Amino acid sequence: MDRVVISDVRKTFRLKQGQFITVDGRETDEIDVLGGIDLKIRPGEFITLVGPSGSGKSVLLDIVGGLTTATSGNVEFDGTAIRAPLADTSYVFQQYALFPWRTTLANVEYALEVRGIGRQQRKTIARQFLALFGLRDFEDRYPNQLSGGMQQRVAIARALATSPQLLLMDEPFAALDAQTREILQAELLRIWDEIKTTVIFVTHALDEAIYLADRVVVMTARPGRIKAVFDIDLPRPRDADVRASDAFNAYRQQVWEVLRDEVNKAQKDWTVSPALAS
Ligand SMILES: Nc1ncnc2c1ncn2[C@@H]1O[C@H](COP(=O)(O)OP(=O)(O)OP(=O)(O)O)[C@@H](O)[C@H]1O
Repeated sequence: MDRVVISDVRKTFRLKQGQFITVDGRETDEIDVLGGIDLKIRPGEFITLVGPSGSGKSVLLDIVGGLTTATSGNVEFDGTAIRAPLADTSYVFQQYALFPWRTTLANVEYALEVRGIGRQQRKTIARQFLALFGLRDFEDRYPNQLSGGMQQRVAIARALATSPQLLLMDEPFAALDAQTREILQAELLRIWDEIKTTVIFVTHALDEAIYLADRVVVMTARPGRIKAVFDIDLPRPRDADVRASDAFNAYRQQVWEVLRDEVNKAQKDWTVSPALAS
């Protein structure tokens, strides 16, 4: 059975009363962000989602995460419609979103705490996940005593500590420098190879998308639809050298070929600040 089934998902935002924008020469107070998304994701699959800015990648992730609802269409998790955040789903954002007043250990424990797991057990689990990310010696540090890469490791450790069936990652490495980013990609793959949870990972970086994925999903310019899906048939486990292979370069070229037109179209589109919308 598929883990996630997305069926004809559409999303339209309505602007606040009295506010309009001009799209294709026509005044409107509605913005179509997702124009009908269909996608089936198998348990343990690693999906990366690429598309031009404004194509609705984050909105789609929010719908799958139950943080917002679709205007029409359905998303099912193990056969049940998603209408609110599920305990089986974890989220990692671009900004590390750690609690500054909690230590590294207490940050990872938090996700277990809200699920009612007892003190001793949550400490044990939190320590296991910190160890996986090489953070064993940093459990008493506060977020502002850690580098960006380490903070994001803590955020991922926290997301994984609850053993989620679905991990949603919205440009989690975008704020990191290139070297740290590559190291974290490799770490994420190493850990995912062990736990094989289902992942949907949004990124703008094609190399990252190809390196991580079982399938790369390319979205169109707004209103976002799925333009193409690429099966990435590179052997696993993947080490960093795979990026230099001919097969990898061929994928990069194929994906960019499809994405380029959409990025060009998106340049001509407008964007509207969410603050304007009701
Ligand atoms: N709450 C909201 N109200 C109105 N419009 C919104 C809201 N949230 C997002 N949008 C608009 O929906 C569109 C898609 O946003 P989204 O953040 O999903 O795009 P994206 O593909 O993730 O873009 P990027 O790659 O730049 O992060 C954008 O035009 C955005 O301004």
